[in-house]
Parts: sequence; structure tokens; C-alpha cells
Amino acid sequence: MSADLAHIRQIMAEADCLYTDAQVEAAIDQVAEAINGELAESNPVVFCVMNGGLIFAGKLLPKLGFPLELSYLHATRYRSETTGGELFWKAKPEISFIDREVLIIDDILDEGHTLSAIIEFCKHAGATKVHTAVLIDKQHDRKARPDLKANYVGLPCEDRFIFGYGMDYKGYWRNAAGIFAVKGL
Ligand SMILES: O=P(O)(O)OC[C@H]1O[C@H](OP(=O)(O)OP(=O)(O)O)[C@H](O)[C@@H]1O
Ligand code: HPA
Repeated sequence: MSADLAHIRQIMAEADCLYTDAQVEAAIDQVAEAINGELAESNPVVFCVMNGGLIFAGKLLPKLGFPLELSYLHATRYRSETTGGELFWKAKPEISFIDREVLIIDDILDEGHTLSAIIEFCKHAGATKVHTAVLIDKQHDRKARPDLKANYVGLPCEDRFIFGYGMDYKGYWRNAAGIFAVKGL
């Protein structure tokens, strides 16, 4: 079914801006600094988690000043909805990372089922260590595991449905330059 563009435009018009473009850029700078300080000798394989991780990865990677290999994977469980369902692997990693350190880059750690499954997959597939970087860590007590944390976090956010910087509302507004919360959600 095609999207109702009037509704999509209204979502943006009514949204609350949680972080401006400048605030997100500053957070990405800090994540890059931390990763440069810790992974410079790791020779990692970096996986961008499609689709949401695309913008964060695209902004972060040029700020990393050490050798790495880049690939992608695609696991999804929201599929244009605002609540998550079963995790579906659209594309598993193709590049070999046996006996390598891995860095996973995604837009958001929400309930964490996605990141948790990706971490397990990488460990089972032979990664020596799995590092994770997310732009946003949503604050609530519904994490898949209570101890689930990303190694690198750009910004915390309140427990609302958000979009922008890779995150979508019904497939739209991944391109929004800032982090926005949907009115009423
Ligand atoms: O922590 P969780 O509750 O598991 O949610 C986080 C995941 O959900 C989103 O992906 P989505 O399923 O929307 O796929 P997409 O990026 O292709 O839209 C987001 O990009 C994360 O990968
Ligand atoms: O709040 C969210 N917004 C967009 N995508 C998401 N995937 C998990 N949580 C979210």
C-alpha cells in the first residue's frame, strides 16, 4: 500500500526535536574519538546494520583513522511499524570474519533484540570479539537482556518512537537532519 504523504508530512510538522543536527554531529565526533582510542590496532571488520545504520555509519567511518574492512548486514524486526516483531535476516554477512574483531554499527538500541541476535551470530560465526556502536540508546526497562549495553553510544533518548538520522517512521524520514519524536508516541 502506498504511504499517505500528507500524513508523513504532518508527522514531521508535529514532531518534537530531541536533538538538533549539530548535537548529533557532536555526539558522532565523540563516538569516533572513543573508537579511535580503543580499536586502532584491532583491524576490525565493520558491519553497518541496514537500513537504519546507514547514516550513522556513513558519518562515523570517515572519522575513524585506522585500517578496517567494511561490509553490511540487514536484520529487521520493525518493517515500517512502530513496534518490533520477530527478527528477520534479509542479508547475513558475506565477508569472512573468522578470528577477527567485529564492530557493529546501528542507529538505535531499543529493546535490543536486533543487536543481541547480531552479536550472537557474529560470535558463533567465529569473531574473536564483537564491539557495538549505536547512535541512540533508548531509555526504558524492556531491554532483551537487562545487562545489554552497546560499547559506544552517541546519545540517550526518552522512551518515545523517534526518527531521523537513519531511523524511519513508516519507511520515511530516515533523511531527517536531527532526532525527532513522533507526537503522541
Ligand atoms: O533494539 P530493537 O528493538 O531490536 O530495535 C532496533 C532495530 O530496529 C531498527 O531496525 P528495523 O527493524 O526497523 O529495520 P530497518 O533498519 O531496516 O528499518 C533499528 O535500525 C535497529 O536495527
Ligand atoms: O524509535 C524507533 N524509531 C525508529 N526505528 C526504531 N527501531 C527501533 N526503535 C525505533
